[in-house]
Amino acid sequence: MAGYNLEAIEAAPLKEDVDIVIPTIRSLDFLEQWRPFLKHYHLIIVQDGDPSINIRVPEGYDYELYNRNDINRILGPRANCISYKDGGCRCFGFMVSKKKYIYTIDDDCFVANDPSGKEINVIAQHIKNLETPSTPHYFNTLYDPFRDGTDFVRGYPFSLREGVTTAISHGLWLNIPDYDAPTQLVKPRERNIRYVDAVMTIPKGVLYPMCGMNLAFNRELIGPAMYFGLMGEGQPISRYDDMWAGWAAKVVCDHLGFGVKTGLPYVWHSKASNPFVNLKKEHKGLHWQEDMVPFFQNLRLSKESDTAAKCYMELSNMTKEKLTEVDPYFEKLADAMVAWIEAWEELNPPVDGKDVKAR
Ligand SMILES: O=c1ccn([C@@H]2O[C@H](COP(=O)(O)OP(=O)(O)O[C@H]3OC[C@H](O)[C@H](O)[C@H]3O)[C@@H](O)[C@H]2O)c(=O)[nH]1
Ligand SMILES: [Mn+2]
Repeated sequence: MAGYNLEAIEAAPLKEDVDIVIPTIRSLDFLEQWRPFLKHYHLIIVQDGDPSINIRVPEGYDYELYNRNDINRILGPRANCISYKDGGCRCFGFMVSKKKYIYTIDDDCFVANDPSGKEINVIAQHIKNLETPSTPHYFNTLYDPFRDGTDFVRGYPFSLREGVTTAISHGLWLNIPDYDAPTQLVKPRERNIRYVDAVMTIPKGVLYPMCGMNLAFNRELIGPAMYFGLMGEGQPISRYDDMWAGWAAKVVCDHLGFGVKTGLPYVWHSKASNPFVNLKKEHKGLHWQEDMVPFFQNLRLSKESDTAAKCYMELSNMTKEKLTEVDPYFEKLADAMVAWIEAWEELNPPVDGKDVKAR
């Protein structure tokens, strides 16, 4: 089996094919530490909050920066689909990018070290995750069979060993774990010190809680489904931006025949947000997730939905039909999902009429 060895990877793989999207309402000083790994990449900074505040971008980075005025100018009335005062605003960066791959990272995440003490090149690992197949149809007990030094185990059907194209690579975090507010409140000092040297495919038909902190994806395959919802100021819910995107994108990946991986690489998550503030922001989500998850688990997309955009439009109808009984908010969210796709297609017209179809 063709393996790969991270050592052999250049310091900035596919630098012309990757945009780094950073939502920020704080500061970009964290980029100083990332310079060895990110200096060759183009940054798309989505500045949340007061647009009159000037955010300093460290010297030497190639970037574009969008604040709320820019979002309103570019999207017009559809700008209302982009969250305000929530990290979910980052998805605007996904929309304006023209690259094949997106890597998105929070501004309180730093370079982590592996157990040998070596600094982790998150982009190199995410690119390898995205450029090697996923195995959603049958679980490989030695995890990612495409890594050096491992393979498919005995009993793994050869008919399934080709795998499927990978659309999403979900990285993890050392130090401050991505816990919800209740868990943060009861375990304020818990730190994630466990480095698990594994990359796994999330099986077809299984959902997962996607965290936007250290996340990469193939924009051409799944971009339209990576809408981080309508959260933050003026909305009844916040901090479920990445969860909504993760559930929606997983059902779309399953339907279109793409794979989702989780595990390596790790970042070092440095800031614990205030659990009391978080509880206020996410408390409706704690209730609604008991309805949202079964909604995504039970839905079936039609075969006519053969692109991520078509799947997402169908998902919008299903959201309006099935979740509005949970709360009227979901009708607003369903409309925002339509606005998102319309804006996406306006900014990203399919190349020669083709859109990426199901595999
Ligand atoms: O109003 C806001 C709040 C935050 N941001 C930016 O979003 C990034 C995450 O913010 P933060 O580090 O404060 O949140 P965490 O609790 O650590 O993150 C988790 O929950 C929220 C997100 O879904 C996040 O991805 C999760 O990991 C950071 O870059 C802030 O500057 C914002 O733009 N607007
Ligand atoms: Mn954080």
